[in-house]
Amino acid sequence: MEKSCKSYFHEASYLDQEGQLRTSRVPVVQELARQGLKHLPERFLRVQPVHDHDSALSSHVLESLPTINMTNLRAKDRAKELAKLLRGAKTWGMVVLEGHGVAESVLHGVRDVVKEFFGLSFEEKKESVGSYVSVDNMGYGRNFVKSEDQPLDWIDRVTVKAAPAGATEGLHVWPLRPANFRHAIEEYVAEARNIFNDILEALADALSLERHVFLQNFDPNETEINVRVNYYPPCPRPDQALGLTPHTDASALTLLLQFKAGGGLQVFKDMKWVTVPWPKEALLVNVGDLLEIMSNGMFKSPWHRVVTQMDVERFSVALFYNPSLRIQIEPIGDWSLSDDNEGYKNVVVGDYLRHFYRISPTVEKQAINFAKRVPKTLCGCGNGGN
Ligand SMILES: O=C(O)CCC(=O)C(=O)O
Ligand SMILES: [Fe+2]
Repeated sequence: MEKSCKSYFHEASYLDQEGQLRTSRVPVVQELARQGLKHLPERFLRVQPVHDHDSALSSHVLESLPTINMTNLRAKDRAKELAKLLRGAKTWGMVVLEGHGVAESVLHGVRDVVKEFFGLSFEEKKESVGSYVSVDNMGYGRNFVKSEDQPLDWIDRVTVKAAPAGATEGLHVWPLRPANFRHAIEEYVAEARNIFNDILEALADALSLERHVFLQNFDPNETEINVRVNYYPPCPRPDQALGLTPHTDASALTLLLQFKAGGGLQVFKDMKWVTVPWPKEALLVNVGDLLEIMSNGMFKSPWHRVVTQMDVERFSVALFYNPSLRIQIEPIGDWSLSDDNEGYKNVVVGDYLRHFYRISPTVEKQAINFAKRVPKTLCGCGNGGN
């Protein structure tokens, strides 16, 4: 039976089409799930049934998702690992990461503080996390809300800036409860930074380019690491709602941790939604738009989404690795261009991110067009544009 309970809302701020600041009251999904709903509130309903195009990894997917062993990738003799990494970045935009070396105690710490945080009441959570007072998808609960009539995601989340050091100084935005939340996340972020750097270096090596060609954009004192903790409560109608709407990540690289194996993340591959095969102890790394741009389209930022499950709650932690906002990224040379890849131009990271957040969510991979060169045929000047 559905219990009748108090309603809880997040206040989500956004700029509307005319650039006016608006606030939408977004129901708190965790509280809806606690009430034992049988029917979803209208604002969560998708026009298309969610499972229409779903499929498990099966015959139509021609290539399997590569698994990288980080220990081997860090070893001297790593040609085999580099080849897999390259294939993953080019064809899937992601790889499974085993042998990553992050201590179980560190991962355990992350899982503990996240579960403890979401175990608090809504009021306690609100009190625990301050606000960035801006329209940038940070803080507790907001989630690419841009209008009153878009379908809402079945998710609650906390997003925090973990780097550069001092980025949130004076702002009370790290959850205060549990008391070790920040410490546990920062321990993990320190390990993740090494993984990100090693992968960026390996990707350059895999292309036989100078090893710092990507890494040079990531000054350790200025690099941004944003932490997004995603909580997907059990959903009474997984066929009618999505946990996370299809998107690419704006980042250069994203590192994903899920707390339990089993369903949830899907990637659009070979014209189908495919459930990502993600073994228990593994992490997942995916290419973001900024790295697609840096690689001049050689690496692909995957179009991905999260589906909900009926009696299963799911947690994930996404770490987004970005160069400093003031950096101008320069795509690597023209040699990677082909008929279906007209290439990318130089962009300032902050300009791209502002554009991404302004237009997201979109119904297809679109934000990255901002950084595309004008195709020669459209330019009208005969020599391409930059
Ligand atoms: O929950 C997941 O596995 C994916 C989360 C994700 O795509 C994101 O936070 O951008
Ligand atoms: Fe994502």
